[in-house]
Amino acid sequence: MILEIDNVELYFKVKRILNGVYLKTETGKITGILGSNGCGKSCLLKIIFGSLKPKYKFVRIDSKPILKPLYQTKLVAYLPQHHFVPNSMRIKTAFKLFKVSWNNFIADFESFSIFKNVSFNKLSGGERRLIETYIILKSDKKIILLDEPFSHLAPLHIEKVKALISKEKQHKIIIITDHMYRHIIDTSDNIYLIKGGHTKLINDLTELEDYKYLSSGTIN
Ligand SMILES: Nc1ncnc2c1ncn2[C@@H]1O[C@H](COP(=O)(O)OP(=O)(O)OP(=O)(O)O)[C@@H](O)[C@H]1O
Repeated sequence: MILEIDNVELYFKVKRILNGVYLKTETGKITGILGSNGCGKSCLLKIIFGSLKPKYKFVRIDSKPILKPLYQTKLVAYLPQHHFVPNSMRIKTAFKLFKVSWNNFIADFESFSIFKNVSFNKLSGGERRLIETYIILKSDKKIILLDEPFSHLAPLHIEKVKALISKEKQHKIIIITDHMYRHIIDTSDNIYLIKGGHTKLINDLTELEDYKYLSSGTIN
């Protein structure tokens, strides 16, 4: 499956956030989106998901235009930047709802076995983020959108999530954004930088310095 998005124009009142966006990705690839605070990374993910309606956008799957919001096609799962599972929901209910195996989860994250019957508001921010990221990543959707999956996670959990992302990509399209740029660089097959409302495909990592996303000398 090939997913393309272009001709995106997003305004909030008269403030132009995105224009001249082009992004292309396919099954088996992880696409990283980088950019400074407020450049439009989260908005772009919401536009792809379909929950934010810009002035213009053009989404194609395998060259066919998709006119309805992508979330209505059942092809996509989206991890927003903020908690999305209701506080009162029990962990086991969320796994059931997303049709994700609790036993497989515990095999990877043994220390979480105590949480099966606990509700989400009893978890720490990092524990909650890990579970939310896991159920989105392992859901049976072909397109996975991850907004800041590494924030609040401990280093060992970040490494496990990176390994899971790399495993899941074999049969999924994964688009990911995070300020932990080294993890994005490690994990991604393609990287786009959003700058001045445009996406720029990064061919050489030193371009991240040239475009002033990173200070010079960071890459080498
Ligand atoms: N609902 C809204 N109303 C008005 N402006 C908004 C709204 N949502 C986002 N914006 C503005 O759009 C711009 C892009 O926001 P977005 O959340 O996509 O940034 P981001 O690149 O994800 O930033 P960060 O890395 O800080 O999370 C910001 O300037 C933000 O203030």
